[in-house]
Amino acid sequence: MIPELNHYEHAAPTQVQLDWVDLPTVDLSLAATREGREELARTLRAAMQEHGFFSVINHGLTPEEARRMFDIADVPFSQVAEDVKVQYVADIKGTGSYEGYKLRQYWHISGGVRDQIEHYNVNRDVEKREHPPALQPFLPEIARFARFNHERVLHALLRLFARGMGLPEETFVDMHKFDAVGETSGNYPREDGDEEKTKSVWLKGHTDIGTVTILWSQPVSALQILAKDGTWRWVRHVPNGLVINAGDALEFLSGGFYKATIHRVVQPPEDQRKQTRLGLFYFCSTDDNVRLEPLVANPEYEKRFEVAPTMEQWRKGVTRAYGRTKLIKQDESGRIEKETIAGVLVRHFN
Ligand SMILES: O=C(O)CCC(=O)C(=O)O
Ligand SMILES: [Fe+2]
Repeated sequence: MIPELNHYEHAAPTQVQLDWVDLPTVDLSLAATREGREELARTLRAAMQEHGFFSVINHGLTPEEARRMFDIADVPFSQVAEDVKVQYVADIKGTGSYEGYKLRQYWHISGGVRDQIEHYNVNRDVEKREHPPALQPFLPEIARFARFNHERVLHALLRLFARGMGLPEETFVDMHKFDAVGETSGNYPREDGDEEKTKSVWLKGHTDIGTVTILWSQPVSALQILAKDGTWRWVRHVPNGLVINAGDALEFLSGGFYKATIHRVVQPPEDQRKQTRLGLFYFCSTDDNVRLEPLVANPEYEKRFEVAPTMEQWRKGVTRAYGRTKLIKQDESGRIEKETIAGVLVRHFN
């Protein structure tokens, strides 16, 4: 018997006028035909060149189905006691993986301030680890949701990414097998909006580790992307939509054709600060054994490594280092900090 699920009520959308970015929209229902895919590949390619982000509508889940997934995403936070949570903490340093809880204050942001973000991460193979008892009844739904994200959204997008750069349609799909070993996983972060210590930047400017990030849009504004003109712009909520960006691994594989865009999370506007912010993500990586060697030569792309790391080396290296290492200031302003991970130059942006 599946127990009754508490409904997670998101905050109302903000009334504050922010410096929004209008992201191009990919209507995924058009991907059913060849002509549709050609058109979408062009849209996606232009969106990636202009913003590095785009939104997706008509992905195939109804608003009710998506809402239920947010309700399930809240279970690890609202239905699990603190003393139980610690039994399911991710061994981030030991394994280089986020699977399990990342509790608050694990990361250093800057100036001695630590993060207020709690995550619960579930591998797409939901049996890989034990889960808190409160979450166990929902594992079949979580597994179905993972497969949906993987095969219906990720694979559809990977075909467009490949087509957009003139590669055979299945090039990236073949590197992202649902049953292969890898850390593509669902991630449920939750943050509190009334925490003063975080001084407005909750998660500083970064690029994502993997190939594609699927963010299930929710109404609390906090996500910003670094625009080409160097300013931070707010990402709009897309009701029952997805917000998509490329990560480092797709940048490496595409030889910089698709850039991993820098983004960050800041304190929400005044009218949304009293409520929590619950996210729902599917972070995608290639299979662990894929070497992140560029598939096409691009002389204009500034290569960040001599020998390309494998997906496993890269994700474990970044995961272990993130928010835990001492960063070296790269420029006078202190805006950019750098470190080397798995032989790759990594920059952080304040
Ligand atoms: O919370 C968000 O909107 C974005 C979080 C993010 O960028 C990340 O977890 O990599
Ligand atoms: Fe991110």
